[in-house]
Amino acid sequence: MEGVDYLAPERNNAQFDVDEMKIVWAGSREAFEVSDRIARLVASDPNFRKDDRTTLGRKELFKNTLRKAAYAWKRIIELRLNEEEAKRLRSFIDQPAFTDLHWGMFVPAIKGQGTDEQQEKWLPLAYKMQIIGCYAQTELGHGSNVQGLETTATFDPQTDEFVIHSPTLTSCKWWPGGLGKISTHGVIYARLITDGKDHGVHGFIVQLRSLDDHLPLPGITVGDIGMKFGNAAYNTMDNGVLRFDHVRIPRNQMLMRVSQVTREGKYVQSNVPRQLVYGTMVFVRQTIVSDASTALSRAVCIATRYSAVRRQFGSHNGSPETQVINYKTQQARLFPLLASAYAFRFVGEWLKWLYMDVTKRLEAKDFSTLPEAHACTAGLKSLTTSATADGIEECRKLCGGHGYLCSSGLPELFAVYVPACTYEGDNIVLLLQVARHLMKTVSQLGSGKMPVGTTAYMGRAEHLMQCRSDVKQAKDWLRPNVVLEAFEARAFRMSVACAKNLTKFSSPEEGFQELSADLVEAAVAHCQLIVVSKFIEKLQQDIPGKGVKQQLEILCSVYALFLLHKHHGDFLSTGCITPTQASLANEQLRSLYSQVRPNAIALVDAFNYTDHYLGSVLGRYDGNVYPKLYEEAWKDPLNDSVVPDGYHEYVRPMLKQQLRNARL
Ligand SMILES: CCCCCCCC/C=C\CCCCCCCCCCC/C=C/C(=O)SCCNC(=O)CCNC(=O)[C@H](O)C(C)(C)COP(=O)(O)OP(=O)(O)OC[C@H]1O[C@@H](n2cnc3c(N)ncnc32)[C@H](O)[C@@H]1OP(=O)(O)O
Ligand SMILES: Cc1cc2nc3c(=O)[nH]c(=O)nc-3n(C[C@H](O)[C@H](O)[C@H](O)COP(=O)(O)OP(=O)(O)OC[C@H]3O[C@@H](n4cnc5c(N)ncnc54)[C@H](O)[C@@H]3O)c2cc1C
Repeated sequence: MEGVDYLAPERNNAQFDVDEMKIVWAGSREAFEVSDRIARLVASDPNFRKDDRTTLGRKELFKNTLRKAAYAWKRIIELRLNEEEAKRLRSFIDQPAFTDLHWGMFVPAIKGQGTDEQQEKWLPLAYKMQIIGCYAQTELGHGSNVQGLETTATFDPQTDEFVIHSPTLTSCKWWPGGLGKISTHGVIYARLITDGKDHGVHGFIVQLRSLDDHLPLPGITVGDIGMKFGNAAYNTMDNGVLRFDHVRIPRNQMLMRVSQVTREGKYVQSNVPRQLVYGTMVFVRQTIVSDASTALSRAVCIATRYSAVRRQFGSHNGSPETQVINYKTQQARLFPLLASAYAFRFVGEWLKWLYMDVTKRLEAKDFSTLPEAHACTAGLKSLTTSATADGIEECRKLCGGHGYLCSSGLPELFAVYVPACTYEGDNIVLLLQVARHLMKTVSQLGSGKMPVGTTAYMGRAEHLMQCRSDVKQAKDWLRPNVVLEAFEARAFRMSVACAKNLTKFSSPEEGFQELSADLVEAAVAHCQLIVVSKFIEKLQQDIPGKGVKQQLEILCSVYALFLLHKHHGDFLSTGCITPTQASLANEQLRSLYSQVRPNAIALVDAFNYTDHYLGSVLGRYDGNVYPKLYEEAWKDPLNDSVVPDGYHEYVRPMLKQQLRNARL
C-alpha cells in the first residue's frame, strides 16, 4: 500500500534522537542543511533520473552522462551554488563523469604544482569550464611505479619549447578519466629531459583537442580504452588512451612550483621536497576516505532496511516468520559494517583536518609533516576502500537472491566502487608505503628522535612491548583505554617483529621484498589503530542529543571488538591478550549486537539518504519492497513485448523441428 511506512515499528523502537544523529553524521548542522537541501533538489528533478541506467548501451549511457553534466553545470550557475554545494550536487547525481577529474584532479594539480603566474593563467579558464582537463599519469606499462613512466618532455632551447613524445607502445597514457572523448587539456606526467639529462617525472599542461571542432591536435592520437567491469557503473566515464608524436608546448607549460627550467635550459630545483609532484594524489586519497564511508553506508542502509522487511522460517501457530535481521549470523555480518561506516566517517573528518593542516604548513615552508600525511592518506585510503568494497559485496549477499538484481542497487554500487581499491594507488602498494614509514620510525626509536602524529604511540616502546591486557570480564572490553592499549601493543609488536626480521637479510631492499606480506599486515594493524583511536577521540567531544553518544559508544566498541575478533591471531601471537580475553571480547561483541538491534533502522536513517540516491527497491525508506520489486520487473525492456525478439527466428524453428521429430 502506498503511503504506509512498513518500517515504522522499527523506527519507534529507536532509543536515540535520529535528527541529532543526522547532524553528527553530516559533520555539523550547516553541513546537514546543505546536504539535505541538495539531495532533495536532485531527487525531485527528472533530469537526474537514474533508474534506467543499467539498461542503456554504452553510447546512450555516455551521452546521457554528458547531458547530466551540462545540466548540472547550468544549475550550478543558475542557483549560484558554492563549492560545497556543487560537490554535494555531484555526489547526489551519482554518476561518475569527466567533470570529476576536471575538478577533482586537473584543477588541484595546477593549484598544487603551478606557480602563481600559471595559476593566474589556467585556473580562471578551468573554473569557468572554458577548458576541460584530465590527470594523465598512468601509462600502459606503468601505473604504480611512477618513476618508471616513459613519456618524455625534452627541452628544445632553440624554440623555448618542450617536445612531448611517447617513445614506445607501453608509454601510451592509459586510464585517465575524461581523456578518452572529452578533455581539451591534460596535466601530463612525463620525464623531463634537458641537455640530454633525465630529471625524472614532472607535470606539464598540454592541450589535446581543438577548442573549435574538438579534433585532436596534430601529433596526438586519443580515444577510449573500452568497456569496464559492470554494465553501467564506471562506463559513464571515458577512460582514455593517448599517444604523443613529438608534440610541442611552450616552456611555461611545465608546472614549475617544485622545479623550473630556465630559458637557457638549466634545471633548477626549488627549496621544496620533490615529492610535492605527488601532491595531487595525497589530496585525492584524502577525499576517497570520506567517500568510502558514503559508499559503505549506502550499502548498509539497503541491507539493514531489507533485513528488517525480509522474513524466513520461525513461524509458530501462524505467527509471522522471523525477520532475518534477528538472526545472530545476520547481525554478526551486518552490524560491524554499520559500525565501520560510522568509523570511516569520523576518520575521514580527521584526515580532512590533517590535510588542511599539512597544506597550511607547506605554504609556510614547513615540510615536516609531509611523510606523516603521505603515510596516513595512503594507509587509510587502502584500508577503507578494501573494507568498503568487501562490505558492499557482503551487503549484496545479506540481501539473498534479490541482492543480485540490479534493482537492489547493490551490483552497480559494487561495480562502480571496486576500482577505488586500485585507482589513486593500488591498495597493497600503498600499504607498503605505510610499512616503509613504520620501519623508518622504528629504526629511529633509539636515536632520541621522538615519533610524532599517528606513530607517537611508538614512543612508549618499553611499555608497549611488555604490557598485558588486564581484561577479566567481558565488560572490561568496553573501556576505551583497554581497547586502545591492545591495538597499540599489537601494531607496535608487529612492526618491531618486521624490523627485527629485516636485519636478517643482506640488504634492506632484499628484506623488504621477502617480508612484504608481513609488512603489509603490520601496516594494516597500524591503520586499524588509527581508525579506532579517531573514533574514541570523537567520543571525547561534546555530542548533544538524547542517546546519541551512547549509540556511538556502542558502535565504536562494535568496530574495535569486531576487528579484534577477526584478527585475534595477531593479538594472540604477539602476546597482547590471552585466549580467554579473546573469548571475552567475542562475548561482549554478541551482547553489543543485541544493543544495536533495536536501533539499527534509525542508525541507517541517520545517513539521511533519499530513495533517489539509494536507487534501491530493497532499501526503500518505507520498506514497501515486494510490490515495488514486482513493478520493477515489468519495466525491463525484455517485458516490452510478450513474445521476445528472436523467438520466431531461433526458438520457433527449434520447437517445430522437435515436434516433427517426435511425430516421425
Ligand atoms: C555530473 C556533473 C557534476 C558537475 C559538478 C561540478 C562540481 C564538482 C565539484 C567537485 C568534484 C570533485 C570530485 C572529486 C572526485 C575525485 C574522483 C577521483 C577519481 C579517481 C580517478 C583515478 C585517478 C588516478 O588513479 S591518478 C593515478 C594515481 N597513481 C598512483 O596513485 C600511483 C601510485 N604510486 C605512487 O604513488 C608512487 O609511485 C609510490 C608512492 C608507490 C612510489 O613512488 P617512488 O617515487 O618510487 O617513491 P619511493 O622511492 O617509494 O619513495 C620515495 C620517497 O617519497 C615518499 N613519497 C612517495 N609518495 C609520496 C607522496 N605522495 N607524498 C609524499 N611523499 C611521498 C616516500 O615515502 C619516500 O620517502 P622516504 O622518506 O624516502 O622513505
Ligand atoms: C577506474 C580507474 C580509473 C583510473 N583513473 C586514472 C586517472 O584518471 N589518471 C591516471 O593517471 N590513472 C588512472 N588510473 C590508473 C590507476 O591509478 C592505476 O591503475 C593504479 O595506480 C595501479 O597501477 P597499475 O595499474 O600499474 O597496477 P600494477 O602496479 O601493475 O598492479 C598489478 C599487481 O601488482 C602488484 N604490485 C605492483 N607493484 C608492487 C610492489 N612494489 N610490491 C608488491 N606488489 C606490487 C599490485 O598489488 C597488483 O596486485 C585509473 C584506474 C582505474 C581502474
